[in-house]
Amino acid sequence: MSDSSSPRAAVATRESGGAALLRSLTPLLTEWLPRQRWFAGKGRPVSGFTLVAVTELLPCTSGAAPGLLHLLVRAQQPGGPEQTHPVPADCYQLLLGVRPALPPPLAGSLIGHPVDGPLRGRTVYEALHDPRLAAVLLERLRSPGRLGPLRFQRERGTVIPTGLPPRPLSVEQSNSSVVYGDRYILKLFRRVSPGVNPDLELPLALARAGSDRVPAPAAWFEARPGGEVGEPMTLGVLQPFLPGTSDGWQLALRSLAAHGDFTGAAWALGQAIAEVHTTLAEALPVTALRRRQLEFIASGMNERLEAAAASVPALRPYRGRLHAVFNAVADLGHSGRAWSAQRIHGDLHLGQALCAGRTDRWSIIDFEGEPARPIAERRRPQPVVRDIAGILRSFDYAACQHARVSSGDARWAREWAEKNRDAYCSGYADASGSDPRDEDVLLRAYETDKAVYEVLYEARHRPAWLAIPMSAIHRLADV
Ligand SMILES: Nc1ncnc2c1ncn2[C@@H]1O[C@H](COP(=O)(O)OP(=O)(O)O)[C@@H](O)[C@H]1O
Ligand SMILES: O=P(O)(O)O[C@H]1O[C@H](CO)[C@@H](O[C@H]2O[C@H](CO)[C@@H](O)[C@H](O)[C@H]2O)[C@H](O)[C@H]1O
Repeated sequence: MSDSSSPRAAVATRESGGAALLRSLTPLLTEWLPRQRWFAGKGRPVSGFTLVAVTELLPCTSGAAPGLLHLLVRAQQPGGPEQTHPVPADCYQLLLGVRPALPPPLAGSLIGHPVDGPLRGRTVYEALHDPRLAAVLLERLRSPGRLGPLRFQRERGTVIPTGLPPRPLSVEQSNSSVVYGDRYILKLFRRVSPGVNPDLELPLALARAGSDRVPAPAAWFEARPGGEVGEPMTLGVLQPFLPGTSDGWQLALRSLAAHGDFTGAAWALGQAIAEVHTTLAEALPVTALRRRQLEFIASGMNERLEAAAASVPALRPYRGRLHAVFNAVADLGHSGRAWSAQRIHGDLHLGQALCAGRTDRWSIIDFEGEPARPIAERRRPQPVVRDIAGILRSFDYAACQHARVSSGDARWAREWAEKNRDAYCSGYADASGSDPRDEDVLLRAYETDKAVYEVLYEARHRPAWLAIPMSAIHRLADV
């Protein structure tokens, strides 16, 4: 692909064209965006948009051939946190197809019909559902180069075949993914911000260090809407697709339903996570956590608890005891010992571990961290115990979920969780040389912090599941 600074079509490149385009799309997007699973600003209406960048990946002519627009837009949502803290509105990546009319298989992908502006009379739709348009993205990624504010890069030595048929992934996601011929998967980040996304940075660092625990990024693209100044926004990462895999969550539920033994898999998962941590510590900076940093961690946990309790009344009776669990982390600072922090996964749960057939060989995905947190925060070194706690919570989740649907099995499911939590920690200790159970204060605090996060997550997204993290809160608060 050549460096393209010459205008391709009026829609995308002229300042006035961009403004008119956005004006005409605004009524459509205002209605469509909040309905998307990946829209992060749920519960607050969208009042309008500002344009960050628009790029024509395929020209939107008046002919029958589909056009492809890449948009970065900020969604204005009055009444949000920006009222008290002046933070910029969330920026979203949109890929819009443009055709005269939609063929029947694309009917469900309709966004709408602009009534004025450069696309007047045309049909605008979700481009990722259109194989012809999804194929364009793979072609761009195959050959590095620039197009307007977009920059496409390919990992050195990687050859990506052409013509792999695309299919959008249909699982519920925080982002959107397209699978190409079961060979590659392209993850497109939806809410984007300046700074390298850890879901590119960490798998790339691991793969370059020789780790085979992650699908190695083959190509990626980013935007520099402000030109060469400022940090790039990572927009998408292409990685090898691991065919025929199941994730740890599905496998854990299957094991529970079959009254099976999962301890071998849990042990191997502990080993896999330890290996990932060891490689990350070798490849990226490790810092010391002293008194001030431990206090900072504790105050972050306390603040998240207060914010969650403000939204979820069920948490309020536990506040005092949970604050005590977090304050114990600050107290560690008086011991004179230093703990260490390094880059970690940051949002680890059983759904982020994949294996094909053999449950002793795990691959780890989705290093994005908690998508709701700012990128700079997600890129900070943290104690590895945070990742350990994430998986421990997941074993508890699987057992509780199983007990919900097979109520006679509650006791057995609890024992299943205990055995697997232990096996997982033993596997981690075996591979890393340090047993996470020895860090009981930090481990309990991170498990509690995660349970608080889950309470908020379930209250917002799956109220029927709220009892699962609430039972952990009850246990961890030691009531
Ligand atoms: N390399 C891969 N190979 C096979 N399946 C994958 C791969 N990466 C992701 N997936 C599938 O896609 C789903 C969503 O990926 P993930 O990175 O977790 O996206 P999100 O952050 O949007 O939730 C995963 O749960 C998994 O089923
Ligand atoms: O989709 P993400 O990977 O960003 O994670 C979010 O959704 C997860 C649910 O899909 C949620 O995980 C919680 O539920 C899981 C079972 O569905 C369980 O295994 C996890 O332990 C539990 O935290 C995750 O918290 C949320 O960030």
